[in-house]
Amino acid sequence: MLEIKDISQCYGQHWVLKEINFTFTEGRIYGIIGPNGAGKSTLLRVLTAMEKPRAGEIWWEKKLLTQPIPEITCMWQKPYLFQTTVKENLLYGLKIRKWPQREQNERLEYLLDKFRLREYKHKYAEALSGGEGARVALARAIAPRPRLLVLDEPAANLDPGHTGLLENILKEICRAEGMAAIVVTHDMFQAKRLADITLFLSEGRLIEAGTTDLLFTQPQSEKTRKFISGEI
Ligand SMILES: Nc1ncnc2c1ncn2[C@@H]1O[C@H](COP(=O)(O)OP(=O)(O)OP(=O)(O)O)[C@@H](O)[C@H]1O
Repeated sequence: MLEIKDISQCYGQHWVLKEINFTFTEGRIYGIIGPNGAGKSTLLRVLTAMEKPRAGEIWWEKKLLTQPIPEITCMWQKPYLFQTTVKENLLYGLKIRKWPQREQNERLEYLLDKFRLREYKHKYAEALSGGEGARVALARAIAPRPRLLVLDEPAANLDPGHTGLLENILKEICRAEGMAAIVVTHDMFQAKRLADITLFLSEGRLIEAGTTDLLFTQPQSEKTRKFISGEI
């Protein structure tokens, strides 16, 4: 579905991504782990075409990806919400994609229930707590049924209960709607709970990628082993 070929990125003299190759396929959840500054967020910006890489190519279903596309939606580390109500935030992506009114309403009702947001429906985004805002941002990203959802530390503002809610919804929607998800996380337990495949990035390189169980139990690289055991 999404293929990244020999991607490198450089800021000034600093190479933050180095010759990364990987193919993401439909319906799967991918976890990206790695130390601070490894290049995880940069990789997300590049693979969604928010940022042009210095070298390499991104392919989306046999087409070169040069700008963001509606099939891919994102939730960034500091989620941005429109300064309007929760309802309007959730409907925004459906309106610009010209969904029929009845389907917009059905999707809105589904999301309000799923994300336990019904009581906030008419509340303004600026009046929400960090965790409520994160739920709205995630619901808004999922609303238009993207083919691929990209999440940078989605649980950073969530308590354990809402983190579990988010993980369950993600798994359920990936299964039910065939959506793929790429999740950057610092929480190794979350990577284990969520991801089918985990990628380990360090100093801009993709050190290792594999099924989550195997990567955590039998890492191929010493760097991965040290990182997941908390030694670096
Ligand atoms: N716009 C930018 N201009 C210059 N340097 C940048 C820019 N964005 C990121 N960097 C640098 O690129 C490197 C990788 O940053 P990035 O945010 O991708 O890492 P990360 O793995 O997501 O880190 P963290 O886990 O701390 O969020 C860092 O050294 C960072 O300082």
